[in-house]
Amino acid sequence: MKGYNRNGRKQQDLSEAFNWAYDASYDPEAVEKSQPSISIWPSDLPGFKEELYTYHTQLLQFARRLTRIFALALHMPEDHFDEYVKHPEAGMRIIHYPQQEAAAVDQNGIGAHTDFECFTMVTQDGNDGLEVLNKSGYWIKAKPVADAFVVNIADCFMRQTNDFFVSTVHRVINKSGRERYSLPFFFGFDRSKKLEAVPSCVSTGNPMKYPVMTSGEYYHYRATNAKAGSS
Ligand SMILES: O=C(O)CCC(=O)C(=O)O
Ligand SMILES: [Fe+2]
Repeated sequence: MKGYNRNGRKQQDLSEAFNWAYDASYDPEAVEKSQPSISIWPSDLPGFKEELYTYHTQLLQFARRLTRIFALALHMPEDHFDEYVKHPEAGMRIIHYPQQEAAAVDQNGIGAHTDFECFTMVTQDGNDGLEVLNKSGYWIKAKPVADAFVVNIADCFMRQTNDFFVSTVHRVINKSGRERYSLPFFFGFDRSKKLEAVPSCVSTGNPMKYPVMTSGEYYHYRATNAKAGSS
């Protein structure tokens, strides 16, 4: 397990997480099953990897369906994003948040941030902690709802939709009095594909606000900034 600090606050962010990546061999719709995965798995936890990929695969298939719904919402053909999600970025984490004693100005479970990819589906346990920033600048609790996910728009989708979809700024502060666990699933486009504007989101009066780059270049840029403590 690995503790980390995303945003260089005064004290370490309290959470610890196990992270893993997309693995084509667990993707029923993979075009190229033999592509290697970058994840590192513990060798002494029988069934751990298989259990987690069982859930990951369900979310992967659901996320592909959601991108079709997003395409329709953008007045594009249903299959507009299909080419982008054949070999998606689909990392996942299990996060553990101890109960926090310090004030939110000094410490968070995870500090305020936006996610890098297109959208994130968060499975939460029954404990409060996740908060989202609304347009008026107030933190709103995203209270756990049984059998439901929180879906947060992330930065690649904001870029590609020219700010029509806006990334959700969010943070976690666990003052629930209990330990909290969550499983975010980060769904993004194929690293080799360009983040070009969705045609329905640009016009002569509303030109593309962002320079075009591939998803891979964008993930690299964000990950480098996060390591430097500026994200
Ligand atoms: O634990 C949560 O509810 C959210 C986690 C999160 O925002 C992240 O890992 O990026
Ligand atoms: Fe997040």
